[in-house]
Amino acid sequence: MAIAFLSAMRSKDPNSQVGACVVNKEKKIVGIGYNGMPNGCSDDDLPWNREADNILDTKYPYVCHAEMNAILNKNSADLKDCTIYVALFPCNECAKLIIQSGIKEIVYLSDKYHNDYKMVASRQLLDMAGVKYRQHIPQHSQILIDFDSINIPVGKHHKEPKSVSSP
Ligand SMILES: O=c1ccn([C@H]2C[C@H](O)[C@@H](COP(=O)(O)O)O2)c(=O)[nH]1
Ligand SMILES: [Zn+2]
Repeated sequence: MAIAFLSAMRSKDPNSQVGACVVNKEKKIVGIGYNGMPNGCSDDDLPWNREADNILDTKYPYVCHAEMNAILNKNSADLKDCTIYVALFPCNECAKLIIQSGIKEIVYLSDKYHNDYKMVASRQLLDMAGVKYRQHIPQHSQILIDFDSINIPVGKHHKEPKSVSSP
């Protein structure tokens, strides 16, 4: 899931940066993607608005979803029985791609559009196709990547404070 979120940081979407990471049965990464404009279509020229008088002036008709990019970026012959880790519960269009690609499990973090018709349709399709989905509850809300750590001598690493357990 952290890899999915790291990938999401490349997205230019100002509202929802979504990342996805597909792993095979051996937990090896076979595809990564984030929501962005199609290849050759400048991220800077197409709109990132959510709303406009004309739908063509919003991002929605143009943006490739993270799941689509992760699936199309696959480096293996097929995605049969793979798991996709994704920041946001997949929409109905992504559910179709996930089903057709052979992915058997979805692990998502946010379900912020749970009641949107696209997510309702998505769950319906996934249930019918037997694709399992579950929410990932992270143990930590943040992970720090310390690029200096490689230069710190053995034994001199900063010790993490022990997490305070709730009663
Ligand atoms: O299954 C999905 C659904 C949405 N996305 C992308 C598409 C957009 O770039 C954002 C959603 O933007 P909002 O402003 O939150 O409506 O997320 C995706 O990658 N996968
Ligand atoms: Zn989608």
